[in-house]
Amino acid sequence: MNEDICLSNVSRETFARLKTFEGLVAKWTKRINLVSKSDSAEIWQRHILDSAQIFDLAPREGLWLDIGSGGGFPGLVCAILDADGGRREFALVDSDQRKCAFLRSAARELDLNVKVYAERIEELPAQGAAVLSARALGPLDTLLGFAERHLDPGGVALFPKGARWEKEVDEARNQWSYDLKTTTSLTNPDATILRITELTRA
Ligand SMILES: C[S@@+](CC[C@H](N)C(=O)[O-])C[C@H]1O[C@@H](n2cnc3c(N)ncnc32)[C@H](O)[C@@H]1O
Repeated sequence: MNEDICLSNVSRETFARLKTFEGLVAKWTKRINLVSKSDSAEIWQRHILDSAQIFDLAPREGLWLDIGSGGGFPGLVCAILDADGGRREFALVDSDQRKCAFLRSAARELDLNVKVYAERIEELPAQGAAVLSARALGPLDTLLGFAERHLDPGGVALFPKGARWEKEVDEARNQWSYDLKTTTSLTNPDATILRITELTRA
């Protein structure tokens, strides 16, 4: 993929930070599997660019809560992009202590002001977020339960989803009512980013 599509507006400093982050993921993943072995040669394409493409779908201020962040996808990548003059706050949640140690270390090294919560999302007090994101964490109807609890009214949920996204959307409609905008992924034509607003129980 042409990386200019996702990163055409970023400063040289931000691009350099993304490259530093790529190196940190490659280094730590040998010990704690931040990305699968088959993906480790393609961290830039499969994880960093894939995460970066959701950045412009989010509102420009307020708290961005990323749940099940793992190696920082998409939350830490978006925090790096926001450091280029943005006004959002970032909070990353993961139940795995070792992944949180990585997220804290990367944030320190990259000089990013992000909070990291090492706990299950089910146990985190309501956050009043403007943006909630989650990638590869669970089915849409489960994610919408987290969004109901942690998003402000007027907030936006962003969920990158794979080829089965339409089935998940249909299933979630049994329990939830929401406005949906879809954007085909730039890194995988079978995948789609769901942008959800006006969430209520059906
Ligand atoms: C499949 S990984 C995806 C990681 C990252 N979002 C990505 O796209 O590469 C799922 C992550 O969610 C975390 N996780 C699973 N259940 C969770 C929960 N209930 N609360 C917080 N984190 C959770 C796991 O520790 C893991 O790091």
